[in-house]
Amino acid sequence: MRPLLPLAEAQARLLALAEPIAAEQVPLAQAHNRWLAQDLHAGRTQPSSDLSAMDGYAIRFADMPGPWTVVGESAAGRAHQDAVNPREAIRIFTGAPMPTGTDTVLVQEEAARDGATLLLAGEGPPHLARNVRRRGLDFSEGEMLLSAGTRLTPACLALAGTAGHAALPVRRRVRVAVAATGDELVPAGAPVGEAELPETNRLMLCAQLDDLPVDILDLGILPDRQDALEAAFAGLDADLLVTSGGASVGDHDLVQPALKALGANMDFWRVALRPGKPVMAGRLGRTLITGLPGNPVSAFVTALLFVRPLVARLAGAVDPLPRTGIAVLGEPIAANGERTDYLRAELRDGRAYASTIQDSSMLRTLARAHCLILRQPHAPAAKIGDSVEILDLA
Ligand SMILES: Nc1nc2c(c(=O)[nH]1)N[C@H]1C(S)=C(S)[C@@H](COP(=O)(O)OP(=O)(O)OC[C@H]3O[C@@H](n4cnc5c(N)ncnc54)[C@H](O)[C@@H]3O)O[C@H]1N2
Ligand code: MOO
Repeated sequence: MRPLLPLAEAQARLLALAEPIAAEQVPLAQAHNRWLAQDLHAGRTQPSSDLSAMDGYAIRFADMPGPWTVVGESAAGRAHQDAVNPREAIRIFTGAPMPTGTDTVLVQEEAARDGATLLLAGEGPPHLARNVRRRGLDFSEGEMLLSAGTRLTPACLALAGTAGHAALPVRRRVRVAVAATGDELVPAGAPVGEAELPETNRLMLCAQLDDLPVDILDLGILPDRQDALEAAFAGLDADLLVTSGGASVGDHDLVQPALKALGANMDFWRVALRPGKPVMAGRLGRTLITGLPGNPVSAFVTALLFVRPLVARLAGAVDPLPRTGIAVLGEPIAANGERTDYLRAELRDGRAYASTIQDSSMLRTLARAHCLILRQPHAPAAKIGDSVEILDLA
């Protein structure tokens, strides 16, 4: 058998298989969590005029320390139209346009009113343009605001809307076909016989993809029969097929033979990774394939390391691999072997504890884990207080 492929190489090879899918314009409210397909430029200047940043009085700084005569009001959406003369002031509110002739805002906490007369009742503004947001403070029309490949967070949507956009160019949603394989599997929630097991990998995978722009095509639970697998995988209308189970070397591991019989090009199979070694990737026509191992924790980890990044890349992400963080060990961990290892760990008082059995069938330890500790191949033993790389599961 070929040596196991290093994890980073497998991820790079998988991402290299992905070609960007077509772009479309979607309304702002539908663009959340998608990736910009083109650079975004400002369609307007923000603010479009000088605005007050505080509630108070618009004055001329040159008239300090007053007094002034209050001759009008400027509120957000209701600007004072006339030019203001020296020693005159305008009552002004946050977000309101600065009237012509004024340049500074005296906050109301430092002002006193006697009818139309305004007096300084504190230190007053220390410099010209105090409490004024200048036209173009945030951005000017035509400026580049977000680059292609940016994930559209809630703040990005607000920025795009403020910049005058009603819709954004994103990649169309990724069509993901999902199949579980295994004669022992019954739908989760159905009665479970002696030799049977509730099927939960599809459920878990779909939840893992929930924040990504996917449309799921559910192929259901497929039996360990090559003809049935071929029938399910033939003529798929999907960007990506994700299978779980039947990925290893046993007589009933038929996913790869079925795909090959249909003419799929398999790019890699078996990665130096624990859990998740038998993960495979390839292409069948225009459909990319990731075959995940059946063990639930292996399926979870390979979905995190392969499926999510691939979907993100198809959806236009520039940098789709999961970001790691740092944690301090609360207990020692042993030296690692030749595979990149992901250890389920709990975080308590800012320290990471991986003191659990790391068998890849065990969902309880996965459900309780706050993070996965990442151990590079041949990493030496680590002691309490050492820093380790983690993948946050929050
Ligand atoms: N001789 C060898 N045997 C195994 C090797 C190996 O290198 N040589 N690799 C082991 C590793 S590592 C893994 S991981 C597993 C993966 O095997 P498969 O992908 O073929 O997985 P299955 O046999 O189909 O299932 C494994 C296990 O997980 C349960 N399962 C499967 N699908 C689901 C599902 N959708 N929901 C819940 N549980 C599921 C299944 O019942 C099995 O218990 O192979 C090792 N063997
Ligand atoms: O690598 Mo398998 O995924 O140990 O369980």
